[in-house]
Amino acid sequence: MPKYRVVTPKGASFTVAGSDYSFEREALDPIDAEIIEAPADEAGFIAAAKTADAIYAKGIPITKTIIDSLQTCKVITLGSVGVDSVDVKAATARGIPVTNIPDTFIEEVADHAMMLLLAGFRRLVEQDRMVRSGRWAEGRPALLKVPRLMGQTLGFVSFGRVARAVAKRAAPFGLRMMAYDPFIQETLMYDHGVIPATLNEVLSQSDFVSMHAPARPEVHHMLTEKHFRQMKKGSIFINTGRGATVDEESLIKALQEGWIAHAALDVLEKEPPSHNNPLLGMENVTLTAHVASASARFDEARKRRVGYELSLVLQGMWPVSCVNPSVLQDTTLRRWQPVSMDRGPNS
Ligand SMILES: O=C(O)CC[C@@H](O)C(=O)O
Repeated sequence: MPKYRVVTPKGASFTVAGSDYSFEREALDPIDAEIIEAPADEAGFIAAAKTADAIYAKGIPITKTIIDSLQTCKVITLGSVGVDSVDVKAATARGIPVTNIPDTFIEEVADHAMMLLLAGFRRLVEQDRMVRSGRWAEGRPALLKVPRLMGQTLGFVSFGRVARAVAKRAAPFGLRMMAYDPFIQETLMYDHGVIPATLNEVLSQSDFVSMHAPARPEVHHMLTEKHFRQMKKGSIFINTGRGATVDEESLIKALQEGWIAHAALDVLEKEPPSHNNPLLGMENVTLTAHVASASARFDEARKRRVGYELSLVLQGMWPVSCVNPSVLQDTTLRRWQPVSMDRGPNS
């Protein structure tokens, strides 16, 4: 009989040991685990998960009700940076570590953010439509109104790993950069050629505002009407983080009434959006389908990383990336590496 039971909602893309189910990595023994695919409804999930040793949380919100029903769970793992699908507070109250994968798709998301910045700025979608619809001659006049990119200001709201990778890409374009992030040391900003600033300074001085606030309840609707009103008239808003960090109604109003020039968004408040979401019909909006992290290495890299975190905890060790590290102190898990206990939500 397998030693551990790992529960994952039906349809989560996991393949089981013997093929490419990656519960092993150098220095770790392969773990003897049974993978149980649970129904994705709350009651069905609880029935399967209550005596599980670990949960891979994908495709189902891991609510307080689910967490409170868990009797033997040692870890809840996530295959994303965002932890919005798990009630972390409830897990912390139960002493269950929650892990995420903040370092696996940084480069992909930063590429995507830079692409959205450039596409919005040089009106890529509009230009493409003009050429395809026989309006070749309209292309040049449209861009004659657009300033030169060099010397424009890029402002980051939150300066975590992805924002820092965007800063590395933006520097050679000659962008001036500033960032608001109360959890990140100013020296780290200076290291990236970025000036520390208040939120008001970032919003009111930037030609591009790149949103990177993490998916956490504390930053729900962090940007509201008041904030979009502070932004420059010609500015471009880019979001590759989470739609819920922005009050979308206010963003729509800002775009309709010309407080800002353009929004380039990979994430929306409701995904997929309903067909009557006004953003879908707006010319000054560039959209992608929450795909910033996707690349040919995505599935494999995610599986390996999730498996690694699960293996560590099930074999009695601290996980690498714990979003509620305070619980580790009270577990019997063995500390084997330096883990910062005071990291901010964007680290
Ligand atoms: O799971 C995905 O497909 C994307 C996850 C991404 O938004 C993240 O938070 O890492």
